[in-house]
Amino acid sequence: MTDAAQDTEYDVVVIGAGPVGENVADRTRAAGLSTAVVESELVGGECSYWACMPSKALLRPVVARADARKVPGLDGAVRGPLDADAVLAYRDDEAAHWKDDGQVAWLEGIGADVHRGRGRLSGVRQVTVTGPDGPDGTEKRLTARHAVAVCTGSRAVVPPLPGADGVRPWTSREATSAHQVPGRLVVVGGGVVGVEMATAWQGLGAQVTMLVRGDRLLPKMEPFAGELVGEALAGAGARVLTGVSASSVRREGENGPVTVELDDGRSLEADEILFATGRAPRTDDLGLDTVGLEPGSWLSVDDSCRVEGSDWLYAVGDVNHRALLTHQGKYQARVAGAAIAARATGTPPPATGRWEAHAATADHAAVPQVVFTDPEAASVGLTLAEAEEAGHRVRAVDYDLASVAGSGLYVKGYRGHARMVVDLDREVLLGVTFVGPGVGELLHSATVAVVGEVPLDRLWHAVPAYPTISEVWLRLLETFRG
Ligand SMILES: Cc1cc2nc3c(=O)[nH]c(=O)nc-3n(C[C@H](O)[C@H](O)[C@H](O)COP(=O)(O)OP(=O)(O)OC[C@H]3O[C@@H](n4cnc5c(N)ncnc54)[C@H](O)[C@@H]3O)c2cc1C
Ligand SMILES: NC(=O)c1ccc[n+]([C@@H]2O[C@H](COP(=O)([O-])OP(=O)(O)OC[C@H]3O[C@@H](n4cnc5c(N)ncnc54)[C@H](O)[C@@H]3O)[C@@H](O)[C@H]2O)c1
Repeated sequence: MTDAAQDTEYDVVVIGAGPVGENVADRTRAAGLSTAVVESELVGGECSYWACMPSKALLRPVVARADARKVPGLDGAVRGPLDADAVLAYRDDEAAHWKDDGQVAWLEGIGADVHRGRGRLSGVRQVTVTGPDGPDGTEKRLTARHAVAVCTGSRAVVPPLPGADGVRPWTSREATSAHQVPGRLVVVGGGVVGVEMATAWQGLGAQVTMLVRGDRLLPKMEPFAGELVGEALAGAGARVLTGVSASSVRREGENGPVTVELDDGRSLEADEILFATGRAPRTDDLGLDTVGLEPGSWLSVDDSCRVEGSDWLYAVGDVNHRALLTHQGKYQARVAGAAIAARATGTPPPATGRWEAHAATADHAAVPQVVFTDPEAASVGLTLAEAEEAGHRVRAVDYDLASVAGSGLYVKGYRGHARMVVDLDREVLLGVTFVGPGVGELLHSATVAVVGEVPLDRLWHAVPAYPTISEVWLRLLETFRG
């Protein structure tokens, strides 16, 4: 088909129209560069249809109900079960019913050309697009005058467990798009997807059992995050088994129950099994071999998101494995799009030093994340363990969030904890973690303090309003000063 291929030249070709690809295109178009965007599924990517948006729509009613049950006078009104059908319908709305017309219109509105089909690198600055009709469909060859940005994201990993292929397991896609609440759900993995989806489906009426191979939930966060989230999951009726692994799985017939054998000799029965066991890059069928790179690998980049050793290939978002989060990928996209434009036009000159316009410095120093569970867990920067491992001279300052006036007013019997990790040599913050109801919206204050490297002596003058949960800042600073 390539003989009949249509050839088109652009300044920039973006492969993958998830949130990250869309934002690269936005920046290159804003700089006046002609831009093509290639998408093989839905414009908007994983985040819009099978990740952030549908998962948060499932969680919001569950977490709001958990909070409301702790508000005197309101608790009696929210004793009953959630209306699962209404929650699933709300989720469908938030996932735009898996239709991308709105996002296609947005991309066209900024002047980018959208090419439907699978994009593959076919040499230096060359991308071949196989049309949506399948591998034998039409092919187009796109040439990029300046840059190709790979923004193809990541997919869920299902571990090579005996029987796993035959049980039609859920991954994050099914866990965010299912149209029925399973009676019993086993969740394998205690990371972010595991705890969020366990919280959502337990809240919607499933009996959830989590299988966690390590000794705690949320192992990448401060230890108290996993402890408090695990305690609330157990309080909601979920079973959290730590220090266990599934050793094999099988399903009875087409639609019968799933049996999970554990490595400690026990076995469990469930209606569905979710593997929330991490991500792999979507680079296996991307033509990386045509440009000397390893198919199936994460793409290593410099701080401008340019692939190491290349002067034209960029990898932005999940696919570069720097921080698998939408907001961080979109930040990288703003940086990379501006860097592509600066290198193409020479104006302004590329600036890739720490915290400069064309360097995604925050990826190393200040990645914020909110886990939308009951309670929420929110963190930015380094944990105490990470700071110590990096060789900083640090002190962890802890405060019980239940002792803040605003917390007690937020919900009765508030349970939560805050920690700031102080760099003792410079007296600035390296990291902050809050766990508790309603703390997600507190996180940006911490991000500003960490990115701004605000001296603690100056932070002392940032007075939190009374009586808000933000008063924890004052308590943490008082604790530090003794
Ligand atoms: C269940 C779940 C919940 C999450 N919740 C949050 C959250 O609350 N907050 C948050 O910040 N992050 C969250 N994340 C992470 C977030 O979804 C990702 O970090 C984000 O989607 C990455 O964006 P991306 O554009 O790099 O990749 P993606 O969103 O994966 O988009 C990549 C796009 O590239 C397309 N593509 C792939 N290969 C090709 C090809 N060869 N040719 C053409 N197109 C191609 C894909 O079809 C897709 O549209 C969540 C993830 C999961 C799994
Ligand atoms: N609210 C949010 O910001 C949000 C929500 C969901 C996902 N995400 C992002 O999506 C990415 C993927 O999330 P995830 O939870 O899939 O990955 P993860 O890496 O956070 O957690 C995966 C967990 O599965 C465990 N695991 C791996 N293989 C296993 C096996 N064979 N058996 C048992 N356990 C196993 C790991 O030890 C790990 O704890 C994360 O980087 C996360 O940041 C973000």
